[in-house]
Amino acid sequence: MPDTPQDAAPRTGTPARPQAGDPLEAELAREQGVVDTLYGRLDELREATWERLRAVRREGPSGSPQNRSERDAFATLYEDRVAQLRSVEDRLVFGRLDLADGTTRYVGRIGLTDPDQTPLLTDWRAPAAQSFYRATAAHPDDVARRRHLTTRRRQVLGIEDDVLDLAATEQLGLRALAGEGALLASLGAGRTARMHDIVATIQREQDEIIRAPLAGTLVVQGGPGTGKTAVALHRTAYLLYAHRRQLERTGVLLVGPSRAFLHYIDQVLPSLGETGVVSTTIADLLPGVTVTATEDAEVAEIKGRAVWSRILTRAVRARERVPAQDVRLVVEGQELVLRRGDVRDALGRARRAHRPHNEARAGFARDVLGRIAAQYAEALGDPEADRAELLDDLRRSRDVRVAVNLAWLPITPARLVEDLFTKPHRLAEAAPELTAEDRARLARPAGSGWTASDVPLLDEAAELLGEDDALDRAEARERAEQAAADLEYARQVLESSGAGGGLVDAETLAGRFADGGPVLTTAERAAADRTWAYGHVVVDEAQELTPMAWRALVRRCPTRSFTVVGDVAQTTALGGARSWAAALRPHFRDAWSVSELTVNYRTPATVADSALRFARAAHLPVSRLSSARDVDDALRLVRVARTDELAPAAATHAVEQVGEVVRPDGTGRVAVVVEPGRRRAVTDALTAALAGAVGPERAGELLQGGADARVVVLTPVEVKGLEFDAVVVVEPAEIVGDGRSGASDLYVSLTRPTRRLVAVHHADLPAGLVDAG
Ligand SMILES: Nc1ncnc2c1ncn2[C@@H]1O[C@H](COP(=O)(O)OP(=O)(O)OP(=O)(O)O)[C@@H](O)[C@H]1O
Repeated sequence: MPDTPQDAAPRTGTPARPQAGDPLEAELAREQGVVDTLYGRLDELREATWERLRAVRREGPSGSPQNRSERDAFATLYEDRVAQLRSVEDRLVFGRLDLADGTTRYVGRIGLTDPDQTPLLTDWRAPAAQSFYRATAAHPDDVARRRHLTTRRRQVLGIEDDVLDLAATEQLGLRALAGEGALLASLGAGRTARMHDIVATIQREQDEIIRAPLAGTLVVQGGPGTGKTAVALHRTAYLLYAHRRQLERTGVLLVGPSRAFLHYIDQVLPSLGETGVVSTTIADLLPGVTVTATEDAEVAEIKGRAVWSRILTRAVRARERVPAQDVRLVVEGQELVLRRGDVRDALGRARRAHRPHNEARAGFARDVLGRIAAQYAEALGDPEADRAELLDDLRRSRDVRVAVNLAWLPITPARLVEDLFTKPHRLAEAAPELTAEDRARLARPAGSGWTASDVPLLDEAAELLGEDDALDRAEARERAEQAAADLEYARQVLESSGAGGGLVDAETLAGRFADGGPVLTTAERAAADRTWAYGHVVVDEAQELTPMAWRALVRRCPTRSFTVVGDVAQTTALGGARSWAAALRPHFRDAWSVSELTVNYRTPATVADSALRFARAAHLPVSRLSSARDVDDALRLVRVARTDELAPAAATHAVEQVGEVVRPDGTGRVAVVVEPGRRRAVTDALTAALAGAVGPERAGELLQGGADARVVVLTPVEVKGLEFDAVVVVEPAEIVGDGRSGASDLYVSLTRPTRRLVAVHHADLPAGLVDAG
């Protein structure tokens, strides 16, 4: 068992089985009274907030623009509050502290006070709740007794006490009751397709990370199942609570490895009362860019290398060039020359301004046009000619436009990056660091669609290129057209409805259409803005990030206030990290610190120990790991005589696990993990075996729902970060394969179950993967 405070605390008391006249029953009744009061107060607040929201909405769409925007802001505020009060329904209160001075404090999801502002419930994130997570018998922190309350649908079901200061507890006349163990009960519970919060049972080493200061970069390294994801999410909620003013304006960005993973965790923050966090994957980082294509791991690795910042800089420079010879120009019948020396000077001057390419172009063009204008005036024989007119002539001249563009071409990030992959000469010119073989791997036909690893390159390109005036102008044009359309629409409304009665004109009405949109929250504005600077960034499965992805993230939080969560032994991306120092130094120098999580709360000890032995034998950089619990018969190794028996055997075992773990209450999930090449065969075998066991209809129900299904067949990459009650791993040796990330793939796969792992194999098992006995 782990040496965590709640387990280390001495327990006294009676077993938690209520009987008539039982002290537990009396305590349950007493706590039920408190819980009823708290829910009653919650209901009152909900009703009051609803009433305010209704009142604001009743005001309707009239009033001055300022009134309207204030009203919208209030409506958003009340809507958020209603959503928050609704989201804390489940397990509103889960703890109680009896302090040595005789006072009592209840701990829950949010803070509640009565109408006189007397505290009823302490928010778990408040300093006053900290000892609920941190106090130990050795350091009771003024706590006599800590009590966990288990509730379901507003009903108190169980009580479990830790006596931290025996003398104080006795002196206060408090009784101590021993329950099943809140932590163990929650670890053994059946899993659903969504991650749950751990707010009632956060352990000390986790709490220290959750409440660490906002500033700086904190790396949380921990083996599989140590609660890194849970901690990252609870830390996000904590930071939003403790630094609300600052983070409300700047926002928090949460980066996960895949959409499936974000889906898996997407209920945790709302259940903690927080909804304003932008969550994304690297692939979805750029507004307006949609990833539609996939690529080999090897190609992704090449594109993730840090050298791309130099390659892209060079690619941009290639669009700023001195012509091979002087260029002849004809303007209004006059022969002029764009001299190489003039272009070189203007280029040098524009570059010295250190502005992005597209933004610096205006200065360059002005400089060049100025030089040609002087020549033009001379050619006209009129040194006194009006300069503005001369410049106008030059701007209208096609020759001049072409010559200036050739020297300094405005370009979009998409075009710059696409050209590198579709025009080999462009890549060869920009990327001498890459071998010819690597460059050949990157080549692709035009219009192939963006891949995930293109996104950091597009982001870097956008940074180097800056805003394109031409694009801005196009946008302004669009806005003007929209305004005209609004005006036209408003005229029609006035005409057809006879509304306005002369009191409102079409322009005013059009203005209302234009600014009548919803008030955007910080999160919405941030998500739509590539250059938004977030107040904090949380990165999960951070070991997968390539150097280019890191650059994109650091740009989004220049203050480098980061929580970086991951495990360098579970890295599956070829361009990912095997050491935090190597991954982070280029971006954070030495301004980061590491905290370790060492207790595995997911996988039974027998399975975790086997997985660890395998990982060590495969020389993965594993960190310390002990397991919070073990489960009988947690590991099964099943050898089949022939390769073609793998799929049917896996299916049989998966069906058996379904029978054991899938429950009518909606909990219990089974995953079969296979190499992509075996997915089809295993899925077919499983579908048939399940239909044979439970009938086709029930089998269909169990298998449907994509990633949310009760029974799924997934690849090692897809199971990353997820967990299931039972996992069947098919042919472990094949998962290890001979690729560079195979050992990590298997380590990830072996550490997904909360109750049982079945390894079905024909080939010998990889070294270390044996039953610990
Ligand atoms: N203090 C806790 N109380 C209850 N459950 C916990 C606690 N800490 C972690 N868990 C549970 O352990 C499981 C693993 O947690 P989590 O997914 O956060 O681990 P992880 O370190 O991110 O794992 P991996 O690296 O394997 O993806 C989850 O079911 C989580 O709810």
